[in-house]
Amino acid sequence: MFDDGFPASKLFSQGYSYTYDDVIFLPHYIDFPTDAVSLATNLSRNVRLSIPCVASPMDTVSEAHMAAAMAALGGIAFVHSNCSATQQASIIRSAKSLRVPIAPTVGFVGPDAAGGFGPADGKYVFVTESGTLPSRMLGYIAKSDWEDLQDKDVKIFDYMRDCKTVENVPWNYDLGEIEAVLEDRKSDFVVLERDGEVVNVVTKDDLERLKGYPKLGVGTVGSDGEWMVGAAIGTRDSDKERLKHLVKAGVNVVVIDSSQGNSIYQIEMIKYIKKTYPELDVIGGNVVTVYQAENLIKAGVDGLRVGMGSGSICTTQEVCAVGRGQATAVYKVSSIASKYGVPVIADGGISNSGHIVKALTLGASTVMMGSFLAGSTEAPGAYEYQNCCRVKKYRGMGSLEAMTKGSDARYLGDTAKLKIAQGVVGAVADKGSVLKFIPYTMQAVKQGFQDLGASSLHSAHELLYSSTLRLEVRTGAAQVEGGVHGLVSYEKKYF
Ligand SMILES: NC(=O)C1=CN([C@@H]2O[C@H](COP(=O)(O)OP(=O)(O)OC[C@H]3O[C@@H](n4cnc5c(N)ncnc54)[C@H](O)[C@@H]3O)[C@@H](O)[C@H]2O)C=CC1
Ligand SMILES: O=c1[nH]c(=O)c2[nH+]cn([C@@H]3O[C@H](COP(=O)(O)O)[C@@H](O)[C@H]3O)c2[nH]1
Ligand SMILES: [K+]
Repeated sequence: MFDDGFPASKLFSQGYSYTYDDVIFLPHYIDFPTDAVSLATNLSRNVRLSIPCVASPMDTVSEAHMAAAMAALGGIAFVHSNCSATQQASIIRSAKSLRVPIAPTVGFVGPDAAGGFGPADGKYVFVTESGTLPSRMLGYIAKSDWEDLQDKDVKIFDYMRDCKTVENVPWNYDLGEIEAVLEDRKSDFVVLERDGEVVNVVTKDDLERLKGYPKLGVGTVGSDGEWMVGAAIGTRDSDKERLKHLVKAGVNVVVIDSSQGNSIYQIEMIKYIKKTYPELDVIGGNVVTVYQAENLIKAGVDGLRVGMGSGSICTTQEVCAVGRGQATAVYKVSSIASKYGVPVIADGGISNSGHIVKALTLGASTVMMGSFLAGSTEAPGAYEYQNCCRVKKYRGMGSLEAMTKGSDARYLGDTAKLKIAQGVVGAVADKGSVLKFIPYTMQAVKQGFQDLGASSLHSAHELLYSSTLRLEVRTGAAQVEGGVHGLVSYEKKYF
């Protein structure tokens, strides 16, 4: 057989740091249809997913709605730790209570709120004790109540409708049951309740929208029958106390969130967690080298998170001069981790389905995404307008703004006085619901796998390690050629 292309072992040992766009796979042989491709995988030794998608532990990405939606899709999210331990635990509980993973399209206010409807409030505003969810419900107003109101300064509490007339149903009703209730009671919305608190409000319009999305596959459900939810923790002593709250809230897996995971602090934390909570999977990181990975594997991690400076909001490589091109990092770490049966998460730098195919084929078991998910309906925060473009805020957890909010104890070593940012604050375009664009993205990934002749992640990894998979580095001109070029105008529409 003629030698054509390079095996990964040869391509990644030439002294260059490559990223996804630098490399291209040579197609192989197709003997199965796209629908025969399975993307089921392991997040960590004991957590199984039906799709290889993971949401980053960032405060503009992963809170309750993202966690419920990702689990409903068969992936998982890690709830960020840029808040108090009790708040983080409460986000985990909320996520587990969102059996129907719809982000509410109505507004919520506290009993002291004046005024009526904001741009994001939809058709109703609900008054709850805390002004948010989950909380005890006090009443609600419809948009027409507000429009008919003479004195617009009056408190909502003083003219709201009584909640006794509201349709409450148990939190674990499924879509069919909710639809039946709406039909039966001729109601425009139902309130889902758990332990006396409202956990979500689903309107008829929400239900119709959800029915238009691709059908959900196998969700990520734990042994308690609830969504699996991950969470981030740090390596300070206080994180041991934080973890206690998270475990009580039912967290299913934790990631130790650090840019440079190969430290005495992390190794001690891994050992502590494995000893204290032997049933809990622990993901270590971040790492980009074989040496770093081996140290964390020896300490007992159940998964590794790979990527340093590759994230869209990251400035670590500029500020600290350390890191690695993400394709090289994923290949190198996966090569060693696979020998120990430790799954790898390729973290950061994913901006299209091709990057996902590349990360998985180079040895990763899942991809972790920040910017890819940040502009979605399920991401925390409200939409804003920038130059007529609907956007949501997206920021690095090492940006000055995020550090000032919560994580600055980590940045100011206990005695240090100077704060250095390793990330930026920005915005990403509205992408709609993850419940819609993730299934389409997975279909594109399956097509990539089919072209490679890989019917599963396992078979992709076999092609990789047997050197059957061949790849090449793309020159600058080849990268231009691989993109859209030479057109006066065009619109990029994927589905
Ligand atoms: N993936 C990436 O490339 C990067 C990610 N980030 C994100 O930013 C956030 C913060 O990351 P890091 O700055 O790496 O957080 P970190 O908590 O690992 O480190 C912050 C500082 O605290 C020190 N430290 C940690 N535990 C300690 C202990 N027990 N005693 C004394 N000192 C201790 C560390 O050595 C470091 O100097 C994370 O969310 C991370 O994911 C930040 C930079 C790069
Ligand atoms: O250098 C950094 N400074 C930061 O402030 C920061 N915040 C997050 N991260 C990392 O970026 C990943 C998300 O990257 P993407 O937006 O490319 O998916 C995340 O999953 C993190 O690994 C940071 N890196
Ligand atoms: K970067």
